[in-house]
Amino acid sequence: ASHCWGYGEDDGPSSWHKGYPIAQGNRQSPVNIITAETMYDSSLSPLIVSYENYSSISISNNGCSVAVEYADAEQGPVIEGGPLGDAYRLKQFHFHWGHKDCQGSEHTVDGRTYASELHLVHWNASKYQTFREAVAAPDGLAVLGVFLETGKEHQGLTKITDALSMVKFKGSTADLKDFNPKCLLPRNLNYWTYPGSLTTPPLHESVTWIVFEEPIEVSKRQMEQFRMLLFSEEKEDEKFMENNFRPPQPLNGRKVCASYN
Ligand SMILES: NS(=O)(=O)c1ccc(NC(=S)OCCc2ccsc2)cc1
Ligand SMILES: [Zn+2]
Repeated sequence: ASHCWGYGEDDGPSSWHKGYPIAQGNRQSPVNIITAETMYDSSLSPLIVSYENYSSISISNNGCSVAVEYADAEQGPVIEGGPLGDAYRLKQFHFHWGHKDCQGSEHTVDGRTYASELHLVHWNASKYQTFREAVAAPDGLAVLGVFLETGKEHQGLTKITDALSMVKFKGSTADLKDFNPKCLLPRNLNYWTYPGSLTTPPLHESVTWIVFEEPIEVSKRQMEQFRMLLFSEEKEDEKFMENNFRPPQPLNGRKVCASYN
């Protein structure tokens, strides 16, 4: 059935189009960012990240990634400015990673892959009533992409990586209060932006992508902790959660704009 998709041989990205024809659409994500072909857009105002009023709720293993959910509050954490016409509210963040540190990101930069990619998913609460409504609208979502590369341990991330053992199995959830997502952003907020899609089914072409140029550093041990998660449920035979990334898709004439010269 179309609802069961994954990252394996038979249900992976190359077969998603069978259940989700939009997989072959003309604004799909991720993409390879060819830096020489990006366009500096001086009209891009600085990105405004207002994450002060955050209230994280839980961390969960949804069978394709591990996600931290935020309360859907009026005055919740939002981003605005940059390429965005409205304020977009943080709903959740999650990660994509590889079997080893040399691959795992979804976006690539001049063909370079990173160990992992963090996605902070926001929805246009100025224009839509619910996330479900926004998720299918062309200006419904804005996702911040942050590359992770291995180096020194990331202090802020330890609260997440130390909680991963509590959500080992698909369908498991654990409390995760007061996690401030701001600590996961790189120091330098230079970014690339382009119109794209969700990188997993339902692959809706509803995302304004904002991908930071500067990666954050995490330790090899922290990456190993992601790799002990399972795609499988408690009763099923163990399938380690890794390589949960979609490869780059055709740009189809889209321009990737740079916030910096
Ligand atoms: N990897 S990604 O950031 O492009 C990304 C973000 C969100 C989602 N999907 C979400 S949060 O869906 C929640 C459930 C839902 C609701 C309406 S359609 C799916 C998929 C991929
Ligand atoms: Zn993602």
